Amino acid sequence: MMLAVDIGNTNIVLGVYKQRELLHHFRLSTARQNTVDEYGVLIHNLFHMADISVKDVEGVIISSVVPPLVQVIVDMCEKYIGKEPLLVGPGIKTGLNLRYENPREVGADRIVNAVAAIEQYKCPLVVVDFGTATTFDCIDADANYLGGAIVPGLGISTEALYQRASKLPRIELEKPKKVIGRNTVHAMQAGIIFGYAGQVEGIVRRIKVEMNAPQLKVIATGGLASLIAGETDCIDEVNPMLTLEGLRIIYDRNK
Ligand SMILES: Nc1ncnc2c1ncn2[C@@H]1O[C@H](COP(=O)(O)OP(=O)(O)O)[C@@H](O)[C@H]1O
Ligand SMILES: CC(C)(COP(=O)(O)O)[C@@H](O)C(=O)NCCC(=O)O
Ligand SMILES: [K+]
Repeated sequence: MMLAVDIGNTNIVLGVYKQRELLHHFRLSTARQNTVDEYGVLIHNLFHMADISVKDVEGVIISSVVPPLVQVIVDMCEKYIGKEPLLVGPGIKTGLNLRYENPREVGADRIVNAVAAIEQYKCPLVVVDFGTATTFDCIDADANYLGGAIVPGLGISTEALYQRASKLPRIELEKPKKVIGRNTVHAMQAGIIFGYAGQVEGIVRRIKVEMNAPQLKVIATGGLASLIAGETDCIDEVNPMLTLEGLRIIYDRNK
């Protein structure tokens, strides 16, 4: 079995693969203060509850956009799984042509998403990853990664509104029945859900013009993708496991 680990700024998503089959996937909080042993306990418990053994893990690959946690998770893999993980970053074979000005600057999750999208869909493509930030990752007809846009994510946007506006409460990220909110919570939900859908549509529209690719396919992923995908017809498909798939593909390219 192979363990794929996607360390995002809000969640750490883990996938257990047997060849190309995703056997299990788990979602943990990204807790920057957690120790090697705390994550080790979590992993062992998750494996135990899934009735699988860390002894059957032949390899591990990690994608991270949270530098403070990378060493913790690497050390956890060595101490509790007995494997030195592959790290998505400079020096690893991804097979991706990066057209970013400084390729080392691109978030590993964006690279991993692009690798998976190119493997599964016809280029040109845009991947929209709804996480802590929402990223738009543009891939041209020749499968070159061009870059894209980075937007404050849904969760942190509503949290910022709660933190900075005295009278506004924390809200559930849920679609309200109407865009005209008749109370504070519904007004805030209308703003974030329908506003975000409009923002996605506006950015995708501009990308299609800039890439001169009106037929460009739009793939959504990330924890919050399903929330928005239902509110706009500019998203062609939601693929929640895209990042894990990209990690599996890159792992296989480096075995
Ligand atoms: N199945 C789900 N339904 C609704 N929200 C989800 C789901 N899975 C994850 N989330 C939410 O998605 C957010 C994290 O998304 P994710 O893409 O993992 O972010 P990041 O990669 O930035 O850590 C969290 O707010 C989490 O609560
Ligand atoms: C934009 C991101 C924070 C998104 O990460 P996430 O929302 O998954 O935590 C991450 O891709 C990142 O740190 N990127 C580095 C800057 C760049 O891609 O240009
Ligand atoms: K992500």
